[in-house]
Amino acid sequence: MNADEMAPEVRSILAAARDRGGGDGRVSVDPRSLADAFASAERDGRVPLIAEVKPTSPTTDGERRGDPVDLAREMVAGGAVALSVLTEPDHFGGSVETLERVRAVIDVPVLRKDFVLDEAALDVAEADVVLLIARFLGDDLEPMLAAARERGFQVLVETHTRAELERAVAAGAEFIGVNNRDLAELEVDLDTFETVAPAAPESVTLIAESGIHTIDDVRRMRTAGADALLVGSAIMDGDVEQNTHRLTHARD
Ligand SMILES: O=C(O)c1ccccc1NCC(=O)[C@H](O)[C@H](O)COP(=O)(O)O
Repeated sequence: MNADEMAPEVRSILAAARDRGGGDGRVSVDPRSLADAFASAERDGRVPLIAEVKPTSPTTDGERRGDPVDLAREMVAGGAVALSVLTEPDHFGGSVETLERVRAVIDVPVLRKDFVLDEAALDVAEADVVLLIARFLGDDLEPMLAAARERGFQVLVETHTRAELERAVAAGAEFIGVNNRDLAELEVDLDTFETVAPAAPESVTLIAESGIHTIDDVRRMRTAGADALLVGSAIMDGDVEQNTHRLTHARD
């Protein structure tokens, strides 16, 4: 995808990511299993859900107040089996410190949600799972997947089109997200998951991301083949524990 096809906010996010650079030294992670977390939710009759600590975003009005650690505890109390924590500081109000604080007190797997563009950026923080966005990595996806795994990370490869999903499968991704948010236009359409998911082989764990607000949305994504869901805004807006509970108990 060419830079001029992207929304200005996304161009700004990528420029900031390049400016931030990487970590000192190389991280080595002993990860909590995401697959086990999803399986335990299924056993308990809950929807496997990754709840996102997302203080703000380019498409959110204002900023969610409150200690992210308290919000993370409420998400787990509401039934989330994994958390996603934004570490992007300039557009999402995240930080590495938040990720570290949350991971220190919560025992579910934690995804580092950021715009990782090169190997050095993997070394900024330890997490159980790291996000790699197929659209931004192009031909670097496969070597970046290998570099992340060498450090011990589990990897969620995010896609938005069938072609990206096929590229993620060819690169050997086990966890593939289909983002309903188009990062070119920043528009959200749940049809995206329904269109892209059928191209995934059975062996892949598929995660529906973005735009999931209601019990009907959860059921719709599950019917379309989502093994798990990633939800930010709908959980962050209001009572976090109740919001999480509502979605994790929306069985199909
Ligand atoms: O959320 C945004 O506004 C956004 C803008 C530009 C690039 C990425 C963006 N979001 C990243 C995400 O993937 C979402 O935070 C995540 O899937 C949760 O989405 P939602 O449940 O719709 O908050």
